[in-house]
Amino acid sequence: MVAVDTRRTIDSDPEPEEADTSILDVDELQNLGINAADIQKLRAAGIYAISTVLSTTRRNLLKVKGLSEVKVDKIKEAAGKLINVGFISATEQAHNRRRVIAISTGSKQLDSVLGGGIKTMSITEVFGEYRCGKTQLAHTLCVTTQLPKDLGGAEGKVTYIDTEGTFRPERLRDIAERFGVDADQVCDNISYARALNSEHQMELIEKLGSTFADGSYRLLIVDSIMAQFRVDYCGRGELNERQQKLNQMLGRLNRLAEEYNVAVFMTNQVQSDPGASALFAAADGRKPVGGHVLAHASATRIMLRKGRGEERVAKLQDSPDMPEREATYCIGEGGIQDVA
Ligand SMILES: Nc1ncnc2c1ncn2[C@@H]1O[C@H](COP(=O)(O)OP(=O)(O)OP(=O)(O)O)[C@@H](O)[C@H]1O
Repeated sequence: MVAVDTRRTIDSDPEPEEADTSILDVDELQNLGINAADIQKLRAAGIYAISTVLSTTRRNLLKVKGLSEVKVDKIKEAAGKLINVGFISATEQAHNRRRVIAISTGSKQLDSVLGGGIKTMSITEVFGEYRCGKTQLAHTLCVTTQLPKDLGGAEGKVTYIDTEGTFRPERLRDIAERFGVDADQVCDNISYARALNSEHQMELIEKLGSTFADGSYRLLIVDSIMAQFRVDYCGRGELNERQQKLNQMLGRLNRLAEEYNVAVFMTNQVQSDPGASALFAAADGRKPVGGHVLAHASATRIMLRKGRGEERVAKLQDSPDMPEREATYCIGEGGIQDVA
């Protein structure tokens, strides 16, 4: 068991140099001549950060109630003065990427395959058959994200979007005990929502700009990304529309990850498809649902399956910076852990 001094979790004041000060609030636009009423309109539309102003197309900004073409141009111009979105040197980009934090999965072997754990600023997807530990991994990350950085944490809060009704706060208590942290504090630092359908899921995600604006969140869980879409869109006739909506949601998730230095962790189901493309299918012919849209949105894809006895196997299938490798882990009272 890892002993953690609870005074070092995020309830205590973080060291000043540890705080993520990179999030620029839309209020900064006031210094560049944008009036408070127009800034309020941006907020009402879920745009809280300068980086969101820049990542939102002019076309979509024009949909914000009360913003004319002239105003949108002025806002874009002002935002462009605050953050450089043009070319920078690779050295500067390397500096930007130093903000990325790897959050421990609870298993050292799995962390090592992932290059330290689940990374902030991008989307990680785990998929696999039932009972292989996707939801247990999500619960374990809820706790490890709150740990001090030198113990594999990110000293941050967590948002959990539950689409299947499988979130269990009592599991968090067991996991908190394993890591020696205060369970009440752990639960207080998690904001939870049950997504009732795919539209509601999108609404919840669209509101996250205001939640993340203070820079204290480091993990967003969506368990599972596809469940509601599979219910709401049936048959081939609705597939195009489903994929379009899914693409929009994933685009939003990707921007949230980058703009607020948050790790987006989503679980996914598998379906049998003997004719599946070798690129996406597991060895047994099962493949994650969501098609190419999902495959391209996830920077890191991990396939989970059952191994010998109680062992589970995680295979890194896609990663921008790590080779394809496997790790074994198991599920215990205290969450995901190494095989003894
Ligand atoms: N307290 C616990 N101690 C040990 N193992 C547990 C505990 N709670 C759940 N498990 C194990 O976790 C597994 C279920 O994992 P999980 O719910 O993460 O699966 P999943 O991959 O999300 O599956 P599904 O697709 O059905 O949601 C089961 O094997 C269960 O026995």
